[in-house]
Amino acid sequence: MANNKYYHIGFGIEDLGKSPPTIALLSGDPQRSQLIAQSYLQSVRLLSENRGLNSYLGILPNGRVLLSATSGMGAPSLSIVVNELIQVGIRLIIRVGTCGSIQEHVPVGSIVITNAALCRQGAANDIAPVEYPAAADPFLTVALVKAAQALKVNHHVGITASVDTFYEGQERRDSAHPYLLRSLSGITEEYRRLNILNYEMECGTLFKMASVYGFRAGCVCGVVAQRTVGEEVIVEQKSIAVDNAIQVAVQTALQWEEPM
Ligand SMILES: O=P(O)(O)O[C@H]1O[C@H](CO)[C@@H](O)[C@H]1O
Ligand SMILES: O=c1cc[nH]c(=O)[nH]1
Repeated sequence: MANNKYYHIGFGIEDLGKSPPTIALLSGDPQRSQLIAQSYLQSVRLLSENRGLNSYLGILPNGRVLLSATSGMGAPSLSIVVNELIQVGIRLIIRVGTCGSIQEHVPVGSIVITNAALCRQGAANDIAPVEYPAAADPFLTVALVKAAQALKVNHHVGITASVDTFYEGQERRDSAHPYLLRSLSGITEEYRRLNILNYEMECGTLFKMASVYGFRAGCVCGVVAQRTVGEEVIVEQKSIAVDNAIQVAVQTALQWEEPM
């Protein structure tokens, strides 16, 4: 730590004011972190833009202080950011992400609330054994579902495949190199039959860190690709999916009460 600021996130406890936040919304994309801060928070303060890991401090309409932070893409980057967020006092993290659906009944524009992850991530193995469960906090997951119900957002609850790569690991052939390892060829169909809902790239490691380090974690992702139809991201519907995920996460943060 230099100047009381953590090396990667670029801020420290002293930057968080007299009522420091304990809840963070964590987006992969810095533009999403900014959008959350600008659209839903008052008295917003930019804490850092170090390495594109933008963090904003602001206040929700009920007076609760909230951090809107950026994980970057993939579990190694997320693990660094989360580690430092816990050190500055964050105790509850909602990942607000995007994902690709692998089930016909989970359309683009809807959201997936993850209750557990199939964690195929190297970074997670530095935190706990591979067999260690990657489970979301059950209370936070119920709170996310209730928020989605109240907002009438089309939502799906289930298992997410959280993997290290967007192309190879998610069985994309429209890629720099069409050859896929035999172990990955057909993996999406296998996951579909295992009732896995979607692919993304961070929540498995987040959940393992939460159970090991002792904080609450949940995940809500907007669906931006439908892998039963094609490999591409449907950019025209991305903002609907992202807005749905953000609204559900913000509402959850707003109404969150620690269970007795
Ligand atoms: O939109 P974000 O939160 O970055 O999430 C998803 O998008 C990225 C890949 O396009 C990965 O980080 C994946 O998990
Ligand atoms: O298909 C997708 C879309 C977003 N993010 C992913 O990881 N996969």
